[in-house]
Amino acid sequence: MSKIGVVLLNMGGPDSLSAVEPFLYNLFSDHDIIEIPRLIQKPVARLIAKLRAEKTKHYYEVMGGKSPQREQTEQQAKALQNVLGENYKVVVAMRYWHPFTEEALRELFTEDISKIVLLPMYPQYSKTTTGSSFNEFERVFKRFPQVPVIRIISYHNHPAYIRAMVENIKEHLQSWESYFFLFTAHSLPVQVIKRGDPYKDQTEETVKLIMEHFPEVSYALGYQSKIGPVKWLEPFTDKLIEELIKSGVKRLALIPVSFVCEHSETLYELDVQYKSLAESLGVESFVRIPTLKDHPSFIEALRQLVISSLQ
Ligand SMILES: C=CC1=C(C)c2cc3[nH]c(cc4nc(cc5[nH]c(cc1n2)c(C)c5CCC(=O)O)C(CCC(=O)O)=C4C)c(C)c3C=C
Ligand SMILES: [Fe+2]
Ligand SMILES: [Fe+2]
Repeated sequence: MSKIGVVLLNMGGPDSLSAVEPFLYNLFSDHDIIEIPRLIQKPVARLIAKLRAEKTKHYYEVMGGKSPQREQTEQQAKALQNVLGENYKVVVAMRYWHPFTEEALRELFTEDISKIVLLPMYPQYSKTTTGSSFNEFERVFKRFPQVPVIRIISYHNHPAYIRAMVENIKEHLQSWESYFFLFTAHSLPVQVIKRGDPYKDQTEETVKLIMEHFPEVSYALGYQSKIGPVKWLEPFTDKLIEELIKSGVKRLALIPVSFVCEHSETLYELDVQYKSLAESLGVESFVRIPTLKDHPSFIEALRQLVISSLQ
């Protein structure tokens, strides 16, 4: 009997320190994430990857030598496979490191597949993340049997996703009423937003919907992980941490909002850099809420997204 293929799309991360530079090369070669004139994109990518590799390697050294993203995305795939059952086949396709889209599709087509659902591990749509993964899928898919493809574009306001975020916060924060909630999302060059990317609006909507469940709590949204010289979305999360603590906030909960598993941006920037910043400024309690990973309520949200995309 034929099956429905579900492809989880994510960024991917280096699986060893020697993979850092080629991973960065793949990332900077992507015109959807960084618009370098096409003719020179690859040589420039090689150069920036070389220049950045040492700094990035340091993040991964601190995290034990590799990104946990593959393992955690594969756990999400396994959990989703369990709840969807045997009429489905769930695989993982990463944009910049293994398993690449080609590997994912090869695995998928070891079975009789009648339809494919693309499910980004990015709740908020950006052309730099989901858009880039869709484009890569298109290029690679040409070489495979042409079955219908359904794209789940975003789920930033899906009630089951919001419920999972709310439950996850409550599970990791005792007496949440006494905390200031600081949401942190990946930043993006302002130019990308000006050209119509919905990422900022969708991120703000996610935060607003979560906060409807915490009516008494004060909160803010910051952006992290800017790189390079151009202007990126602000306020920056580290500046907000500084301002909040200096203005008297004593208990701070840091909540990653654009990531659904752990990686360098959460494990290094949040847990090492921002935590030590908050502590040096005298914070009383600093709690970083873990990402959703294979939280049963998040897997239920993914299940609902797949089922409703087929109706
Ligand atoms: C070059 C510009 C970049 C844009 C634009 C960008 C957007 C963007 N990224 C994520 C999520 C992740 N990015 C990660 C790593 C990472 N991203 C960039 C560059 C851009 N990202 C670089 C150079 C790197 C490598 C690390 C570094 O050198 O800083 C990761 C971590 C991967 C892992 O460790 O597994 C994630 C996750 C989002 C959500 C986003 C736009 C919305
Ligand atoms: Fe990034
Ligand atoms: Fe980043």
